[in-house]
Amino acid sequence: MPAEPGAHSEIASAAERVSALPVSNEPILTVSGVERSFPVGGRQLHVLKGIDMELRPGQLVMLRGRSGSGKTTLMNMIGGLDQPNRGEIYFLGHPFHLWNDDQRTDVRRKQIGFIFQTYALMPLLSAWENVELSLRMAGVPRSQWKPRVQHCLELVGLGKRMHHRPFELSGGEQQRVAIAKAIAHRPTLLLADEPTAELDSQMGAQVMAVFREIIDTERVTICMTTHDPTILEVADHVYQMVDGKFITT
Ligand SMILES: Nc1ncnc2c1ncn2[C@@H]1O[C@H](COP(=O)(O)OP(=O)(O)OP(=O)(O)O)[C@@H](O)[C@H]1O
Repeated sequence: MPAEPGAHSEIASAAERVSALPVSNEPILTVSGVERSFPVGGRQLHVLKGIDMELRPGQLVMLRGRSGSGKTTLMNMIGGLDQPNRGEIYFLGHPFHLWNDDQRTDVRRKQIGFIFQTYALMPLLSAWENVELSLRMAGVPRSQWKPRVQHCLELVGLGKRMHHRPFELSGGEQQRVAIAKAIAHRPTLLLADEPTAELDSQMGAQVMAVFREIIDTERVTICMTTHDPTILEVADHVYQMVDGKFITT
């Protein structure tokens, strides 16, 4: 069926994004045999003890586990912020376990978005300016900022709060600004560490609804950590971590 007039730019931008993705349902991330230990008090603390996992396009995957089980350590590896002592991590075919900081940072800036428990917004900047900042950091041409910022803030339901600063927004609204900021540069993968931990259950549910929406419309894959059993229900896949390993439940 021919595309409707006016739909062209939407299609073109989707096509651009898809060209960076594998055409099939092949994993965008593969983690094999990953181990990580840290020197503590003259001894090695073994935090990750042989992790195997994968993320496929369009999935919402959750890591669940007690405090200290190693979830954040693993997220740092997936996001290219840290490297394993042993094992392999391939993100979109890039060997993160072999690459140096600069190589990983380059891929991370373009292809990965991060969301944190405490929102990590710039307090003196408005919602609009916070999202714009992320486009500037990712090197997106200035001419694309306005439509993209507007689109992302509308997508997370903040079309009427675009010029509010963080202190003028509720916790749930701040987290939605953080989501708009994290997806603005069209990453392939969104990593979220306890994104609902500071929110009441209603606001947490809103954030999860936004996650589902952006998976469909922005074709992103989301990997998040959570302690909240009610939120696990919306996951496509849950990895349960106990003491640095995944267990099957
Ligand atoms: N850089 C480091 N140096 C030493 N120990 C570390 C380092 N990073 C993490 N650890 C230790 O590794 C263990 C796992 O930490 P991690 O933050 O990955 O757990 P978590 O499952 O994310 O916990 P939480 O749910 O509380 O965030 C902890 O015992 C922590 O103290």
